[in-house]
Amino acid sequence: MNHTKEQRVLQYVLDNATRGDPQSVVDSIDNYCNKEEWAMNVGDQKGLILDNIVNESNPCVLLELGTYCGYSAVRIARLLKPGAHLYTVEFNPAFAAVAKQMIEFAGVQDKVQILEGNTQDIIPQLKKKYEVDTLDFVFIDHWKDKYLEDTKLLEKCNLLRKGTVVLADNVIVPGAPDFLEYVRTCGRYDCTNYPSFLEYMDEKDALEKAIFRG
Ligand SMILES: Oc1cc(-c2ccc(F)cc2)cc2nccnc12
Ligand SMILES: [Mg+2]
Repeated sequence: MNHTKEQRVLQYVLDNATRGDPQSVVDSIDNYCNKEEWAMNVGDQKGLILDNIVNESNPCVLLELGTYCGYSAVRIARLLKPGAHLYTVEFNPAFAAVAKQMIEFAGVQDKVQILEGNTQDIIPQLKKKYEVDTLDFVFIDHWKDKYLEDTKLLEKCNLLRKGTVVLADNVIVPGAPDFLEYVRTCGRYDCTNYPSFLEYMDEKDALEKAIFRG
């Protein structure tokens, strides 16, 4: 049954983590991906930076672009206050199916909603179909060539407000140079770079925080 890497990651969590304990799910995924198979989770080093930025922004309505196995959705949801809600968009049905089980096992399903489909189609639906007013926090962690167009689409759909935190993974590896250039020079964001390392590797990577000026 566990024919894909993502299914093997999930099975390891089901066998080793504690149901309803999101920290144990995060730790189990990191253990597996450090020891057995590399996978493109944000990981523990960049994850600690993500934790700090989520905690300091105290968000209520969040959007994640790129769910994958649900590692960062569980990692973020474990920090959210009662009533806060994370929408996470995943294009790949097989990834979404694994993430759904991961999120439910962690016990954060009431805080997280997986939206299956293309970000270009889903972002314009957030206001009317999902009753989102504006977003407090956006974590961008999908395909690097979509970072810029999706950021511009979030602006166009009036989903960003003064102070919205846009946090992007992988701005060094694989890299999103057009996104970085845009947020750092367009005049509408206050940017901070957080140097770190590629998940489970010694290669340098970084997160970029871009706070919308409104
Ligand atoms: O965190 C990540 C790392 C990589 C990645 C792949 C292959 C490498 F060699 C290096 C890095 C791809 C990613 N795609 C989507 C979302 N996150 C990703
Ligand atoms: Mg990533």
